[in-house]
Amino acid sequence: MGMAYIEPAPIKDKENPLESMMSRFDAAARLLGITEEMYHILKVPARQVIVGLPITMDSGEIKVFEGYRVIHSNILGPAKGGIRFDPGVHLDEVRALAAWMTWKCAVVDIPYGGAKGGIACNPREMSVGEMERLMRQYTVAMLDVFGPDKDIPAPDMGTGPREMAWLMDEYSKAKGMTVNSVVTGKPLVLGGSLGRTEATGRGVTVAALSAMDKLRMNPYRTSAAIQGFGNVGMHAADLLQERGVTVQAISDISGGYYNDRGIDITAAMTYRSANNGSLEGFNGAERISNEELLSLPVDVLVPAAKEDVINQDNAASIQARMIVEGANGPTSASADEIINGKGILVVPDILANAGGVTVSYFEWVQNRIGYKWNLDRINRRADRIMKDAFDRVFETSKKYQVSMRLAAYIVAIDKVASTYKYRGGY
Ligand SMILES: NC(=O)C1=CN([C@@H]2O[C@H](COP(=O)(O)OP(=O)(O)OC[C@H]3O[C@@H](n4cnc5c(N)ncnc54)[C@H](O)[C@@H]3O)[C@@H](O)[C@H]2O)C=CC1
Ligand SMILES: O=C(O)CCC(=O)C(=O)O
Repeated sequence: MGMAYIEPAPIKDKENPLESMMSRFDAAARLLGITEEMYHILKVPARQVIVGLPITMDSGEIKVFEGYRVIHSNILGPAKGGIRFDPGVHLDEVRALAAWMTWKCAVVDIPYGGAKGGIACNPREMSVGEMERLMRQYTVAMLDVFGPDKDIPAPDMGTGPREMAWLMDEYSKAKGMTVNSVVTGKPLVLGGSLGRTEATGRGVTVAALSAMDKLRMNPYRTSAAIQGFGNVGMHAADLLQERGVTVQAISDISGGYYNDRGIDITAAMTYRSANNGSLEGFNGAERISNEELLSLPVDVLVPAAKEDVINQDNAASIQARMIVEGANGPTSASADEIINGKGILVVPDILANAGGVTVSYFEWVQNRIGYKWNLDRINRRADRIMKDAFDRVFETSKKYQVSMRLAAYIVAIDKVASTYKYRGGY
């Protein structure tokens, strides 16, 4: 018995993150043997909102930006997921990112569904005032979408605590009271959680160390290359180095930086914050391209920038023994077979970068009980959740004889499908 659904035509990029997400979803759904009805229930987003946002720029000109929010699922609980500001944002990307949030929350077993938002804009070319007007306008447009029990946004590429503060303020003004639990990743003074800023990079580190343990690799004799030196990549680099790993290469949009004796990550972080968030001009390292970084002879590769950077054109040149995905969707489905064929262990995005949403969940819990946990409690609980999730996915990969990526989808789909059956409704 099938269910009809007319699929909107996907944008035909060379690599489309929605197609990458769906091809893994299809493979895991087949292995699990879910029904066709359940397949469509899990596949079709619950809600997709597109808004036009007219903003007065500093020049006086009015520019209209397109904003998106996709709620993929609210089966496990209120929808959760970040907001991205990037010129490349489009509906298919947001749909893929929203579905990845559903699978991610299920993998780490936290009571949220999945959502994602984005605005096609270039934060590097906008003033603070323009960014603020855009974020506030987006919040107003999404007043009936967001809510502490409905859909709870957070930071993603191009956004951070400052943007979350504007969102919280605008939402609170509209409701006539302070509602800090409507968004996570806020500044500490507004009810943000200790540990949230570093949480995703910390989770990447826990995932990497767990994988090293399985491959009997000693962190003190291990090298790493990290693509992207923003919130995720920078903290992953810092914490991996703290645990003994030699971080030989880092990069951002300005290019790559390589030093075979190891880059001083503290110095790179200090440089970046004094240089408007960019590594441009950082010395103490040789300049390389972002493409060269991916094929360095390191043990661990951490893509922590954006989607599809590892694809069928460059997968064969990767020399790392393991890839720990800090970014969402950094490996396109077209590269999976090549990577698996080379015997590279991939700790997939929906597991490896789940530390961020885990501490976002802690932030939401703290806001709702009106209490603040200390950093030690947060880190211990988040590390435990990450380690348990890693072990669950690793065991599933052994049981089904599949990659960690497919195993993570199997864990997630099984969890969401069985929860749906308990709730009933079809
Ligand atoms: N912030 C968070 O808590 C979480 C973020 N993620 C994912 O991690 C990735 C990075 O996010 P954030 O660190 O938050 O963003 P961010 O905006 O803080 O940093 C992004 C970094 O990537 C660099 N970058 C952009 N394009 C690049 C390219 N083509 N080559 C090399 N570097 C490039 C930027 O210069 C910047 O250093 C995204 O895929 C995001 O969805 C996943 C889970 C949680
Ligand atoms: O912290 C959150 O709620 C979501 C973070 C996010 O967007 C992600 O994990 O990709």
